[in-house]
This record gives sequence, structure tokens and C-alpha cells, in this order.
Amino acid sequence: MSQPFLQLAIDVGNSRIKFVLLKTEVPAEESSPLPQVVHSISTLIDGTLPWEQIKAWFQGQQELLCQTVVAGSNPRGIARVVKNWPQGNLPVPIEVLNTDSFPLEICVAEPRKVGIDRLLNAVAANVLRKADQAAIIIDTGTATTVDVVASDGSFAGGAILPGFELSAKALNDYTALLPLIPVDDLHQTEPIVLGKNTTDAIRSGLFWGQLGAVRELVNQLQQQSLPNASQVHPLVLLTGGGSALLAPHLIEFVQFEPLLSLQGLALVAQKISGNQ
Ligand SMILES: Nc1ncnc2c1ncn2[C@@H]1O[C@H](COP(=O)(O)OP(=O)(O)OP(=O)(O)O)[C@@H](O)[C@H]1O
Ligand SMILES: CC(C)(CO)[C@@H](O)C(=O)NCCC(=O)O
Ligand SMILES: [K+]
Repeated sequence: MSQPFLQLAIDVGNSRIKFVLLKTEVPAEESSPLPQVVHSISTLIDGTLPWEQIKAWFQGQQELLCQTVVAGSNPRGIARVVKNWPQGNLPVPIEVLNTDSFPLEICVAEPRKVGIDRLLNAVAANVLRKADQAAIIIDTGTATTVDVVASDGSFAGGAILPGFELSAKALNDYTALLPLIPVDDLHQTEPIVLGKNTTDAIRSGLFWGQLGAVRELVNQLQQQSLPNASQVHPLVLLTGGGSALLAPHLIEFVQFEPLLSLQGLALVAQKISGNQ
């Protein structure tokens, strides 16, 4: 049996950098159509790059790291990662800076302006959806995006709205009286709906508002952009840094894939290097 194909994929977003080690069995396993996550770590966008932790993933491992790849919606952040690439035996990264090598048709007015993270999600969704099934992808990052992959596999566009942290920050920045609510507060307990003080009222709005926005967008996109789709329901995928917060409330109709864009990035890198 051949060695699995191991990849380190790095997604540089607007607030965080995600470093993920992925494994693809060779020959491909039928049970796992996407590269499987072995390890992951994330840092704040200007934080120390976690090279020592990443190197520790390989200590005592028989399997060889085959490839590293970096992409994301934050060009300055990508440049910092590449400039600070560590000495040693991490392979030189493939930089995916545009979508020329993507196995994806992009059906929007200006394809080059679409964030690469949205398109990486679509590449991964194309591996998960059935033939003739459309997909809707909810990605809760700095911005939340709700995007459509048509049943022919093309990226069809979608919606962009502020994510949890950005919304919290905007309320604080643009008002005199509203405090900054840490996103971690939302993890503690499910926010009460009827806030009886300012903090609870903001928590309620951030949490239930984001949940409601996402539900409504899935509904609208399904009705308006997939009206004549086959009888098959679209595959609805949930991913991104804030997705664990929403997952318990959407689980009846979404598939939770917290690192979808990194799995899409690993697929694109395999294609670039001829390993797919
Ligand atoms: N405990 C948490 N730690 C960090 N982020 C969280 C947490 N809970 C929710 N979030 C949300 O996830 C977002 C981070 O998302 P993600 O990790 O996908 O990276 P990002 O760089 O912010 O996103 P993007 O790729 O969209 O630029 C935060 O802005 C926040 O809205
Ligand atoms: C929308 C975000 C911020 C989501 O991470 C990113 O994909 C981006 O910067 N996009 C560029 C604009 C666009 O996608 O149309
Ligand atoms: K994102």
C-alpha cells in the first residue's frame, strides 16, 4: 500500500491564520472524499507564527510531509507567512494567489474579485455534493458568507454580511454607550433572547441575529437562485471560525465541516502539483 499524501495547508483570513495538516489516502478512500484533518492550529492575524508546534506534529512520525500550500483572502498576511517561512525541512510553500488553477467555473460579474476563501469552499463542496445536487455554503469568519454552488458545479455568487466579532466591534466603535462584547462570551451559555441589560441585549442580537440572518439567506437563496433545480435538496454546508456556535441550531439541515476551505485548498494544491 502507498504512503498517504500529507499536506500542510495555510489559510490567511482577515482576523486569523489557520494551519492544518491534512492526509489523503492513496489510493483514495471511498469513505472520505475530502482530505482528512490530522492536526490544526490557528493564530491571530498578527500573532506569532506557530512553527514550533507545527514541527512537533512530525516528530516521531513515519509519514513524510509531501507539500505545503498557502492562500487566503488577506494578501498582506500571506506575504508575512511566506517571508517568515522557517528554516528546516518544511517544503517551500505553493502560493495560490488566483483561481487560474481552480477546477471551478465562476459565474459572477467579476470572477477575479471573488474572495479565494469562498471559491476554495466551492471546490470542496463539489467533492461532497451529489451529481446534479446544488450546494449552499455558510462560512462564518470575520465576514459571514452564504454562497451557492449550482447543480452543474459552478460558483454562482451569494451574500456577504458582518460576522460575530465584526458586528460586536462595530456596535462598540460606532456608538457612545455600547460596550465591546467578547465573542468568547457567546460560547459560555446560549444567550438569553430577552436581554434585561445592555450586555445581554447585545449578546442576544449578535447570536440570534446571526443565526436568523443565515437561516433567511439559505431560504432566500434556495428559492430565488435555485428555483428550477432538480427535486434534490441542496447540500447545505457550515464552516468557519464561528461555525461551532451556530452548528447546534442548524444541525437538522446542515453538514458541519469546520475546515472546508482548507480541505478545498489541499485539493487545489494536489491538482497544481499533478497529484490528483
Ligand atoms: N472562540 C472564537 N475564537 C475566534 N473566533 C471566533 C470564536 N468564536 C467565534 N469566532 C468568530 O470566528 C471569526 C474567525 O473566523 P475564521 O477563523 O474563519 O477566520 P477569519 O480570519 O476571521 O475569517 P476570514 O477567513 O473570513 O477572514 C471571528 O471573527 C469571530 O467572528
Ligand atoms: C468576503 C470575505 C471577506 C470573506 O472572507 C472574502 O472572501 C473577501 O475579501 N472577498 C472579496 C470580495 C468578494 O468575495 O466578492
Ligand atoms: K472565511
